[in-house]
Amino acid sequence: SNAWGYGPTNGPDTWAERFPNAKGPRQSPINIVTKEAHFDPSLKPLQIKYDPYNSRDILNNGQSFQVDFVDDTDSSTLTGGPICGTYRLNQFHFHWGASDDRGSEHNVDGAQFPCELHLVHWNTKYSSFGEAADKDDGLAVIGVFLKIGAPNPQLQKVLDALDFVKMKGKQTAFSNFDAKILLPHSMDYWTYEGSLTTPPLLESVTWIVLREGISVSSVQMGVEVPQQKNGVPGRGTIQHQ
Ligand SMILES: CN[C@@H]1CN(c2cccc(OC)c2)S(=O)(=O)c2sc(S(N)(=O)=O)cc21
Ligand SMILES: [Zn+2]
Repeated sequence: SNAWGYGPTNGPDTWAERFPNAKGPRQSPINIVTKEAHFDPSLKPLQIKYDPYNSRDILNNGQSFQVDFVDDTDSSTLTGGPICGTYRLNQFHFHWGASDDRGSEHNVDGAQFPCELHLVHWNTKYSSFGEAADKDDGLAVIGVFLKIGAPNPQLQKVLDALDFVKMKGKQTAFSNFDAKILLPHSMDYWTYEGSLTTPPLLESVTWIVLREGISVSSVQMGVEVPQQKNGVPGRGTIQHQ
Protein backbone atom coordinates (compact mmCIF):
# COMPACT_ATOMS: atom_id res chain seq x y z
CA SER A 1 0.00 0.00 0.00
CA ASN A 2 1.21 3.55 -0.55
CA ALA A 3 0.65 4.48 3.08
CA TRP A 4 3.51 6.33 4.72
CA GLY A 5 5.54 4.38 7.26
CA TYR A 6 9.11 3.75 8.33
CA GLY A 7 10.24 1.26 5.71
CA PRO A 8 12.79 1.75 2.90
CA THR A 9 10.07 2.69 0.38
CA ASN A 10 7.66 4.72 2.55
CA GLY A 11 9.86 6.12 5.31
CA PRO A 12 10.76 9.72 6.32
CA ASP A 13 13.04 10.30 3.29
CA THR A 14 10.04 9.72 0.99
CA TRP A 15 7.47 11.82 2.87
CA ALA A 16 8.23 15.12 1.07
CA GLU A 17 6.88 13.62 -2.17
CA ARG A 18 3.33 13.56 -0.83
CA PHE A 19 3.53 15.85 2.21
CA PRO A 20 5.05 19.20 1.12
CA ASN A 21 5.18 20.38 4.75
CA ALA A 22 8.26 18.15 5.04
CA LYS A 23 10.29 20.98 3.47
CA GLY A 24 8.81 23.60 5.80
CA PRO A 25 10.65 26.00 8.12
CA ARG A 26 9.57 24.45 11.42
CA GLN A 27 9.83 20.68 10.98
CA SER A 28 10.21 18.26 13.89
CA PRO A 29 11.95 16.34 15.32
CA ILE A 30 15.20 18.17 16.01
CA ASN A 31 18.44 17.52 17.86
CA ILE A 32 18.32 19.63 21.04
CA VAL A 33 21.78 21.22 21.45
CA THR A 34 21.68 22.03 25.14
CA LYS A 35 24.49 24.63 24.93
CA GLU A 36 22.43 26.60 22.37
CA ALA A 37 19.28 26.55 24.50
CA HIS A 38 18.78 29.79 26.44
CA PHE A 39 16.80 30.35 29.66
CA ASP A 40 13.66 32.42 28.98
CA PRO A 41 12.49 34.16 32.20
CA SER A 42 9.13 34.95 30.56
CA LEU A 43 8.28 31.22 30.45
CA LYS A 44 5.96 29.98 33.20
CA PRO A 45 6.00 26.62 34.99
CA LEU A 46 4.04 23.87 33.22
CA GLN A 47 0.60 23.20 34.71
CA ILE A 48 -0.59 19.68 33.96
CA LYS A 49 -3.99 18.69 35.36
CA TYR A 50 -5.07 15.25 34.14
CA ASP A 51 -8.33 13.63 35.22
CA PRO A 52 -7.31 10.06 36.21
CA TYR A 53 -10.56 8.66 34.81
CA ASN A 54 -10.96 10.04 31.29
CA SER A 55 -8.85 7.71 29.22
CA ARG A 56 -11.12 5.89 26.75
CA ASP A 57 -9.36 3.30 24.58
CA ILE A 58 -6.04 2.05 23.22
CA LEU A 59 -5.61 1.86 19.44
CA ASN A 60 -3.07 0.32 17.09
CA ASN A 61 -3.00 2.92 14.29
CA GLY A 62 -0.46 1.04 12.19
CA GLN A 63 2.47 3.29 13.00
CA SER A 64 2.19 3.34 16.78
CA PHE A 65 -0.15 2.65 19.68
CA GLN A 66 -2.15 5.50 21.10
CA VAL A 67 -4.30 5.90 24.20
CA ASP A 68 -7.21 8.23 23.43
CA PHE A 69 -8.90 10.50 25.98
CA VAL A 70 -12.39 11.98 26.28
CA ASP A 71 -11.71 15.63 25.40
CA ASP A 72 -15.20 17.18 25.33
CA THR A 73 -14.56 19.05 28.61
CA ASP A 74 -11.56 20.66 30.34
CA SER A 75 -11.01 17.55 32.47
CA SER A 76 -7.42 16.88 31.36
CA THR A 77 -5.58 20.09 30.53
CA LEU A 78 -2.18 21.67 29.95
CA THR A 79 -1.65 25.36 30.77
CA GLY A 80 1.32 27.58 31.59
CA GLY A 81 4.79 26.87 30.23
CA PRO A 82 5.22 28.45 26.78
CA ILE A 83 1.53 28.31 25.83
CA CYS A 84 -1.32 30.80 26.16
CA GLY A 85 -4.75 29.54 27.12
CA THR A 86 -5.87 26.00 27.79
CA TYR A 87 -4.98 22.91 25.79
CA ARG A 88 -6.82 19.60 26.25
CA LEU A 89 -5.18 16.14 26.28
CA ASN A 90 -6.38 14.19 23.23
CA GLN A 91 -4.06 11.18 23.15
CA PHE A 92 -0.63 9.85 24.00
CA HIS A 93 1.51 7.50 21.91
CA PHE A 94 5.07 6.22 21.64
CA HIS A 95 7.96 6.05 19.15
CA TRP A 96 10.50 3.28 19.56
CA GLY A 97 13.35 1.59 17.73
CA ALA A 98 14.53 -1.91 16.94
CA SER A 99 17.15 -1.86 19.73
CA ASP A 100 17.87 -0.08 23.00
CA ASP A 101 20.29 2.41 21.38
CA ARG A 102 17.77 4.25 19.20
CA GLY A 103 14.12 4.99 18.58
CA SER A 104 13.42 8.41 20.09
CA GLU A 105 12.43 11.21 17.70
CA HIS A 106 14.19 14.09 19.43
CA ASN A 107 17.85 13.76 20.36
CA VAL A 108 19.74 15.61 23.10
CA ASP A 109 23.28 16.61 22.13
CA GLY A 110 23.15 13.88 19.53
CA ALA A 111 22.08 11.20 22.00
CA GLN A 112 19.19 8.96 21.03
CA PHE A 113 16.94 7.17 23.50
CA PRO A 114 15.16 3.84 23.03
CA CYS A 115 11.70 5.38 23.16
CA GLU A 116 9.83 8.69 23.35
CA LEU A 117 6.35 9.29 24.77
CA HIS A 118 4.22 12.05 23.20
CA LEU A 119 1.21 13.54 25.00
CA VAL A 120 -0.83 15.45 22.40
CA HIS A 121 -2.96 18.46 23.46
CA TRP A 122 -5.09 20.86 21.40
CA ASN A 123 -5.87 24.56 21.92
CA THR A 124 -9.42 25.07 23.19
CA LYS A 125 -9.64 28.43 21.38
CA TYR A 126 -10.58 26.11 18.48
CA SER A 127 -13.76 24.03 18.49
CA SER A 128 -12.13 20.59 18.19
CA PHE A 129 -8.87 18.69 17.74
CA GLY A 130 -9.48 18.54 14.00
CA GLU A 131 -10.01 22.32 13.86
CA ALA A 132 -6.85 22.95 15.91
CA ALA A 133 -4.56 20.43 14.17
CA ASP A 134 -3.47 22.73 11.29
CA LYS A 135 -3.30 26.08 13.17
CA ASP A 136 0.04 27.69 14.12
CA ASP A 137 -0.93 27.55 17.81
CA GLY A 138 -3.20 24.53 17.48
CA LEU A 139 -1.30 21.76 19.26
CA ALA A 140 1.09 21.33 22.17
CA VAL A 141 2.93 18.02 22.58
CA ILE A 142 4.85 17.02 25.71
CA GLY A 143 7.77 14.74 24.87
CA VAL A 144 9.18 12.40 27.50
CA PHE A 145 12.29 10.27 26.91
CA LEU A 146 12.29 6.66 28.11
CA LYS A 147 15.69 5.46 29.30
CA ILE A 148 16.72 1.85 29.94
CA GLY A 149 16.74 1.16 33.66
CA ALA A 150 14.42 -0.27 36.29
CA PRO A 151 11.14 -1.76 35.06
CA ASN A 152 8.35 0.84 35.03
CA PRO A 153 5.21 -0.57 36.69
CA GLN A 154 3.08 2.39 35.49
CA LEU A 155 4.03 1.65 31.88
CA GLN A 156 3.35 -2.06 32.33
CA LYS A 157 -0.41 -1.42 32.33
CA VAL A 158 -0.14 0.03 28.80
CA LEU A 159 2.18 -2.76 27.63
CA ASP A 160 -0.23 -5.40 28.95
CA ALA A 161 -3.01 -3.87 26.86
CA LEU A 162 -0.97 -4.22 23.65
CA ASP A 163 -1.81 -7.93 23.57
CA PHE A 164 -5.35 -6.92 22.65
CA VAL A 165 -4.47 -4.56 19.78
CA LYS A 166 -1.97 -6.54 17.72
CA MET A 167 -3.58 -5.78 14.37
CA LYS A 168 -3.58 -2.34 12.69
CA GLY A 169 -6.88 -0.59 13.32
CA LYS A 170 -7.61 -2.72 16.40
CA GLN A 171 -8.75 -0.83 19.48
CA THR A 172 -9.94 -1.87 22.89
CA ALA A 173 -11.37 -0.11 25.94
CA PHE A 174 -8.69 1.38 28.18
CA SER A 175 -10.35 3.39 30.93
CA ASN A 176 -9.23 4.85 34.24
CA PHE A 177 -5.61 5.25 33.13
CA ASP A 178 -4.02 8.34 34.71
CA ALA A 179 -1.51 9.72 32.17
CA LYS A 180 0.13 11.76 34.93
CA ILE A 181 1.76 8.63 36.37
CA LEU A 182 3.91 8.40 33.21
CA LEU A 183 5.53 11.80 33.89
CA PRO A 184 8.92 12.25 35.58
CA HIS A 185 9.30 14.23 38.81
CA SER A 186 10.93 17.31 37.29
CA MET A 187 8.89 19.49 34.95
CA ASP A 188 11.99 21.22 33.57
CA TYR A 189 11.62 21.47 29.77
CA TRP A 190 13.00 22.72 26.49
CA THR A 191 10.44 24.28 24.12
CA TYR A 192 10.38 25.23 20.44
CA GLU A 193 7.82 25.80 17.70
CA GLY A 194 7.70 22.74 15.45
CA SER A 195 5.49 20.24 13.68
CA LEU A 196 3.91 16.83 13.78
CA THR A 197 6.76 14.33 13.38
CA THR A 198 4.59 12.16 11.14
CA PRO A 199 2.56 12.97 8.05
CA PRO A 200 0.75 15.29 7.52
CA LEU A 201 3.74 17.03 9.25
CA LEU A 202 1.54 20.03 10.07
CA GLU A 203 3.52 22.99 11.50
CA SER A 204 1.12 23.42 14.38
CA VAL A 205 2.99 22.03 17.40
CA THR A 206 4.48 23.87 20.35
CA TRP A 207 6.96 21.23 21.53
CA ILE A 208 7.60 20.86 25.24
CA VAL A 209 10.38 18.27 25.72
CA LEU A 210 11.02 17.30 29.34
CA ARG A 211 14.65 17.21 30.39
CA GLU A 212 14.14 14.33 32.87
CA GLY A 213 13.21 10.93 31.43
CA ILE A 214 11.32 7.99 32.82
CA SER A 215 12.68 4.46 33.13
CA VAL A 216 11.78 1.39 31.11
CA SER A 217 13.49 -2.00 31.35
CA SER A 218 15.04 -3.71 28.34
CA VAL A 219 12.53 -6.53 28.80
CA GLN A 220 9.65 -4.05 28.72
CA MET A 221 11.08 -2.49 25.54
CA GLY A 222 11.24 -5.90 23.94
CA VAL A 223 7.53 -6.60 24.50
CA GLU A 224 6.96 -8.73 21.44
CA VAL A 225 4.25 -7.57 19.14
CA PRO A 226 4.90 -9.98 16.29
CA GLN A 227 4.86 -8.48 12.80
CA GLN A 228 1.25 -8.82 11.77
CA LYS A 229 0.06 -8.56 8.14
CA ASN A 230 -0.98 -4.93 8.62
CA GLY A 231 -0.04 -4.42 12.19
CA VAL A 232 2.51 -2.25 13.87
CA PRO A 233 5.79 -4.13 13.41
CA GLY A 234 7.03 -5.90 16.49
CA ARG A 235 10.14 -4.36 17.97
CA GLY A 236 12.37 -6.83 16.25
CA THR A 237 11.13 -5.76 12.85
CA ILE A 238 10.26 -2.06 13.19
CA GLN A 239 11.97 0.10 10.56
CA HIS A 240 12.26 3.18 12.76
CA GLN A 241 15.54 5.06 12.82
C1 LIG B 1 -0.53 10.49 12.06
N1 LIG B 1 -0.18 11.58 12.97
C2 LIG B 1 -0.40 11.26 14.36
C3 LIG B 1 -1.90 11.20 14.64
N2 LIG B 1 -2.47 12.53 14.57
C4 LIG B 1 -3.21 12.97 13.47
C5 LIG B 1 -4.11 12.10 12.90
C6 LIG B 1 -4.88 12.57 11.81
C7 LIG B 1 -4.74 13.83 11.32
C8 LIG B 1 -3.82 14.67 11.90
O1 LIG B 1 -3.66 15.92 11.45
C9 LIG B 1 -4.71 16.46 10.73
C10 LIG B 1 -3.05 14.24 12.97
S1 LIG B 1 -2.04 13.49 15.80
O2 LIG B 1 -2.23 14.86 15.50
O3 LIG B 1 -2.71 13.04 16.98
C11 LIG B 1 -0.41 13.24 15.92
S2 LIG B 1 0.67 14.12 16.90
C12 LIG B 1 2.03 13.29 16.36
S3 LIG B 1 3.56 13.66 16.98
N3 LIG B 1 4.52 12.42 16.74
O4 LIG B 1 4.08 14.81 16.27
O5 LIG B 1 3.34 13.88 18.40
C13 LIG B 1 1.67 12.31 15.50
C14 LIG B 1 0.29 12.26 15.24
ZN1 LIG C 1 4.70 11.27 18.29
